[in-house]
Amino acid sequence: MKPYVLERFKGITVAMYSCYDEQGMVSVDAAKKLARYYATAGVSGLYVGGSSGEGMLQSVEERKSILAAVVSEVGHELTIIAHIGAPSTRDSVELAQHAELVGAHAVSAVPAIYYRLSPESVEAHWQAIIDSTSLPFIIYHIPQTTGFQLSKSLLTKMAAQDKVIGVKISAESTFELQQFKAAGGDDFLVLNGPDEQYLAGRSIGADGGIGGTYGVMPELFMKIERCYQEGDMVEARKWQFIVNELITDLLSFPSLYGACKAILKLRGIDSGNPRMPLLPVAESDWKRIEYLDERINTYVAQVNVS
Ligand SMILES: CC(=O)N[C@H](C=O)[C@@H](O)[C@H](O)[C@H](O)CO
Ligand SMILES: CC(=O)C(=O)O
Repeated sequence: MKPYVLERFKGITVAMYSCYDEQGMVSVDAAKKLARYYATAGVSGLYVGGSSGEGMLQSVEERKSILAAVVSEVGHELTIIAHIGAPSTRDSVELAQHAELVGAHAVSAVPAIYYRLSPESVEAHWQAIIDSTSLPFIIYHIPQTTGFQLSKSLLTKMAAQDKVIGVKISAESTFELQQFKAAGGDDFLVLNGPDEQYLAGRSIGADGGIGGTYGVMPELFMKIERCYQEGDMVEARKWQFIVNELITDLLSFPSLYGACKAILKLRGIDSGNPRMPLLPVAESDWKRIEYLDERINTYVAQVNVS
């Protein structure tokens, strides 16, 4: 058995978006406001500094300041997972130690990026991070962006350690997800990545999910989760289909995160534009964003009365 309470990492964990001011500098105020919005919505946790959080586009100091702000605002209410993946092991270790210092509940990392790495390198990278703190560690498997294919044998080896409590799997194969679950065992968490397959992931063994589109419609993912827990697969599927239409629209913009941040801006939460090379929503696309936000709000209202 893992020496940690795993329950808190289950459920709906929002991959938080980046937070910048008008000048494009990281904004602690915006981060607190956004974190508060999710606490009020009632999600289980926040994943800070991942793909959605643009951690890879920020300096070590910027990443530290955002994480500290989020933990201080909602760390007593929500589970905070700090994504501390970076191109170098050195930076990841520094970020992991900072995450422990400020009170995050777990750290998580992709393989080091840019270089084509051997499994031995990735293992050593993760191990250095794991050994640098007493926090639990969640592997982040996202081969679409990192290019690294995590094998079942490396996963099994990592999962055997007490501190390695789970994997967030963003690969689209639910078979791979199931295989990771089987390899890790009952006390190893498998967290669903592809939001379009939340229900499929849950059905085949995922314990919860961490997603980049949850942040504009957490209520709808919580609804799918509730339906699933109640055993109402018909209703769960209905909501997954609704969500998938919305995600399809979100993905039609030049940057998913630009679109998500724009939607939140309409709701009074200004987290600025995404950082280049991620593109903001173009002037000519704002009408489409407004329409999408209206549709989401209509569905959320339906969930709230049901
Ligand atoms: C590849 C990728 O970034 N996956 C994200 C996290 O796992 C998802 O949350 C997607 O953003 C989402 O499923 C939309 O395609
Ligand atoms: C999308 C996601 O889960 C992330 O921000 O890393």
